[in-house]
Amino acid sequence: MEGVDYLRDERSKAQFDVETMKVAWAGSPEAFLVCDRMAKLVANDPVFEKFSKPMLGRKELFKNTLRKTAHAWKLVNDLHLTEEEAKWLRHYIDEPSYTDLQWEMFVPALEGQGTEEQKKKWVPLAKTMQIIGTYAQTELGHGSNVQGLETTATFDRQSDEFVIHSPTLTSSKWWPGGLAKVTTHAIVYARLIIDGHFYGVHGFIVQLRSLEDHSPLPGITLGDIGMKFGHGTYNTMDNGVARFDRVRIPRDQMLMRVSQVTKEGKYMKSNVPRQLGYATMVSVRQTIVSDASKALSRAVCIATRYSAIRRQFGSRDGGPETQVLDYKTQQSRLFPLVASAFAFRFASDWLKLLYTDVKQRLEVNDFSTLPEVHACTAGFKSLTTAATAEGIEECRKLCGGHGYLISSGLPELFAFYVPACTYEGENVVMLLQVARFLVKTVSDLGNKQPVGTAAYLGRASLLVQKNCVVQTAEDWLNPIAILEAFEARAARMAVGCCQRLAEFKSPEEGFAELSSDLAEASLAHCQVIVVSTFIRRLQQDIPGRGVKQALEVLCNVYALFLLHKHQGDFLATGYLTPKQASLANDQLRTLYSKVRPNAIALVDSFNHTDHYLSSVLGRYDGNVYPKLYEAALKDPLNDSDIADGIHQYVQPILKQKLHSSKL
Ligand SMILES: CCCCCCCCCCCCCCCCC/C=C/C(=O)SCCNC(=O)CCNC(=O)[C@H](O)C(C)(C)COP(=O)(O)OP(=O)(O)OC[C@H]1O[C@@H](n2cnc3c(N)ncnc32)[C@H](O)[C@@H]1OP(=O)(O)O
Ligand SMILES: Cc1cc2nc3c(=O)[nH]c(=O)nc-3n(C[C@H](O)[C@H](O)[C@H](O)COP(=O)(O)OP(=O)(O)OC[C@H]3O[C@@H](n4cnc5c(N)ncnc54)[C@H](O)[C@@H]3O)c2cc1C
Repeated sequence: MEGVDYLRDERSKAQFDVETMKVAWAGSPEAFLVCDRMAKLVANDPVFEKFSKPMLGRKELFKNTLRKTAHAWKLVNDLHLTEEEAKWLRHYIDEPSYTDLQWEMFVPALEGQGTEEQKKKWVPLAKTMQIIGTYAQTELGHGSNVQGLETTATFDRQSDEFVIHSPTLTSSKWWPGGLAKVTTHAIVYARLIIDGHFYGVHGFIVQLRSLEDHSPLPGITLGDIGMKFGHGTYNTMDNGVARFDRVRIPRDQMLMRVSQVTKEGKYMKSNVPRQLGYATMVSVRQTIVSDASKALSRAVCIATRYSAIRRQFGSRDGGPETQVLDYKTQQSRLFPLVASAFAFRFASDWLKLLYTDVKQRLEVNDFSTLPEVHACTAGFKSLTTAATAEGIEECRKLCGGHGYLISSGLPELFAFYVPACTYEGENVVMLLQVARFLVKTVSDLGNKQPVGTAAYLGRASLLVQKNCVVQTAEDWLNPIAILEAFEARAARMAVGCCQRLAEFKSPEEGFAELSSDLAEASLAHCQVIVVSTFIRRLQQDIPGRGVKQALEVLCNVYALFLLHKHQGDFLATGYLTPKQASLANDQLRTLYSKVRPNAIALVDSFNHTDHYLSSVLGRYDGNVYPKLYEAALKDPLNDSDIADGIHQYVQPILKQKLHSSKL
């Protein structure tokens, strides 16, 4: 039956105003309107249809994405969309494409690492898509270790040029999105060599293809690195390989904000730290945190709606069976993920403010907050992408067998999402960056009072002595008790690591030996910030009937779920007693009952269209079974009763005459 809302009863149970919650999720009424308009624009445009994607071969997938991207660019121009609107448009089109690299990395690299003159020349060309660029840093032999890159850029004083060269197989650029077939330019990261001396890794603007006929320029070999995990998701993107055979570029195509090379071949360092060469990665890591909340919200929306429709067991008299959403086990796996989606959303809003602040500071050469921002973006990137990838897979399992079908939307979402744990800084490598920051902060406590996100470490001597005062499950609803527990655990882990580091011959040896513990301490530190950001968000004015109360429940679910998951840490560091940990778990169960009536309304607040979800299980109307059946019938194998190959390969087996003794 069309038009019936199978989730109507569930929606009527909501204890808060969904429309206001939509605004809280989006961040502001203006942000909500932009997202809503772009989501509908995409959903209502047949060019952006995605149902057929899983059936397409590699070449068709790629071409299909080129077609959609061209249509999107036309819309951007015809409708005079702002950069913000265009970004949401790309988001809702929901297909990795070369434009992700153009807008998220190529343009930011030019803007962040170019001189005023370079920006004036290159940024307008990129922003009007007269050139299309990518970020070519990773090589076959090195990704994480940027200083280990092998591509060389040798200065030739005679011609006033750099010679870009790939001296070994392992120096081949490997992975950059759009590189294989589309991009005309790249920021190529290479070791600078002047008069035989190495001056570290720098970015160079290199033209790859002719702007006339798109063929690779002389000396440049380009290709695709092959099919990737999953089918229809990241294979829409032409991640590529590039090799350079002594390719010459003018001197003024080295990005020269951080350091310059003069006509005479003199290397000049400006007064900005070399880490500014890594600024593009900081910018994208911040975007990736915001994407985590979107991807997780999408998975939990599907799993929650389906869990309200799906019924198993519980009926003894022929009445309706139990909705699987009513099982405590289902709730204990699902509701913390709903809460995490909100936690990551608010954490990313806060991170955006922090990033905007550092960007403004960098423009006036104030680098004081860069280490903290680097640690936060790296740590949050690691925490949120790992939790989101695990969360999407958990949502697939929460949907039982149907979750394994492509039509559930979950396998493709997982395949698309999981590389986020690797790209833009492998997650463990990123936690070790946070660890460097923590070790420095703790080691410096005698001389310097930490500020910002590390301020709590200034109370480390108190936090390592104090014990938790919680006596009842109710006490665990107190944000002060929650926050102190997270701070005490993180401070004890960081201080413990630093004490053990002192026992080694050298800090490097100790850091290497204790790296697993340091990574865990870093995660604990990042969790302090995410939990405290959620708590602080609730201290702001949040309008709308029941909205604040519903968010308070989620905040407590998020924190107590983490406490339960990591109770080993909380107990081992001695801040909590087993009794207090058990009381936290009792409170968590009670909180799940408070989430239950709001579950569907909470996931409705994400305002996801059916097009964006592309899931028969997560449909807004809950009309799951007929649509599952319909989707199955569309599979190419159902085109005919007798499939290709049956007569050729199956019938001969069926018709063979074998004596039973031969079996
Ligand atoms: C369904 C489809 C939907 C589509 C939707 C579309 C929506 C649109 C949105 C899309 C947005 C996302 C786009 C994503 C596209 C993904 C494409 C991927 C691109 C890439 O992966 S690019 C390559 C990224 N590579 C990396 O990240 C490499 C990681 N490695 C490093 O960062 C570094 O090498 C290092 C940090 C690990 C080590 O650095 P180094 O060798 O210099 O060594 P040290 O450890 O000694 O560091 C020295 C000091 O510098 C500090 N530091 C390091 N990094 C930074 C930094 N970035 N900023 C500031 N400071 C930094 C260290 O902490 C050290 O400091 P200390 O004081 O000495 O301790
Ligand atoms: C889908 C996708 C898109 C990408 N797009 C781009 C792009 O557009 N441009 C680009 O330049 N790159 C791109 N990349 C490359 C990406 O940035 C790198 O793969 C990433 O930075 C990880 O580096 P790696 O592959 O060298 O991993 P490795 O560093 O080799 O990691 C392998 C293992 O070693 C461990 N490890 C490494 N170093 C340490 C250490 N110091 N201590 C402890 N453990 C360590 C890691 O934790 C991991 O378990 C992309 C990658 C993917 C998957």
